[in-house]
Amino acid sequence: METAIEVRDLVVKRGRRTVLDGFSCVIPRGSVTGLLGPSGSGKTTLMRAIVGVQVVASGEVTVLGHPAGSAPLRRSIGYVTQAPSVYADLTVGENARYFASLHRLGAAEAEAAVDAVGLASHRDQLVADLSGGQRSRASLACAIVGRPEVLILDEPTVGQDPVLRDELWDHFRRLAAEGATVLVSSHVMDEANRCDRLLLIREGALIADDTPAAVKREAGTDDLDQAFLRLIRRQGVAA
Ligand SMILES: Nc1ncnc2c1ncn2[C@@H]1O[C@H](COP(=O)(O)OP(=O)(O)OP(=O)(O)O)[C@@H](O)[C@H]1O
Repeated sequence: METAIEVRDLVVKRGRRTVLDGFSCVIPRGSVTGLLGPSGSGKTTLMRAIVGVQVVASGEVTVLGHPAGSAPLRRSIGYVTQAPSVYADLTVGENARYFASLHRLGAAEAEAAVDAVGLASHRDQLVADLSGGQRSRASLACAIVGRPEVLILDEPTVGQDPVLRDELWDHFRRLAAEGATVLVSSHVMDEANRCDRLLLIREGALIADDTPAAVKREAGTDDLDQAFLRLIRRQGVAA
């Protein structure tokens, strides 16, 4: 297993709170890894540290062999935040073409990215006029257009209907099959089942790092929702 992302003894403080407290994990290349945990457990903070936009107190984050946030990684990482980051006064197609141009790619790649997120029929619509779910997909199109080796997606399927969610997950799986490393945070357990590996965080600490099957086995249930509740409660008792 080749490592794409390594986080070692990471400590992050935000305000007065220690959000991640000695967090370590390894994320394999060419995989889809699900990042799960209660609201406020530190998922976005971990993603920000991996992308290199989070001030860290101590520890190390290495991505594709380089320190997180370093110059060689700028074109290799795609990051989709919870708040869509696209230009509201441009159309979906113009946004995708703009982001494609940053990677020295052309209209064909931009078009393919828009198609991949199911926005082909909205290509010429201004982002300002899109629904919330469509706007997130426009943001996703701009992140995938450069074919990044590492794709960090913060709850990319929120607000999407089940058919679209399914198609987006097919797309994530396809990207991983082609060699990309995809880290996805989610609250939806049927999505967690589609990951190669799961990282479960509670209060800034890692409480599970395994395949969905192994997590279920460890918790003694076939239901991933139940498995997480059990592991979280078990850890809560032990803490
Ligand atoms: N700028 C900030 N200043 C102070 N505390 C912050 C800041 N941003 C986040 N936090 C705190 O850090 C903790 C972790 O936040 P984070 O956004 O990483 O959680 P999360 O697991 O992504 O949550 P959610 O699932 O709700 O998006 C929370 O307690 C949050 O209140």
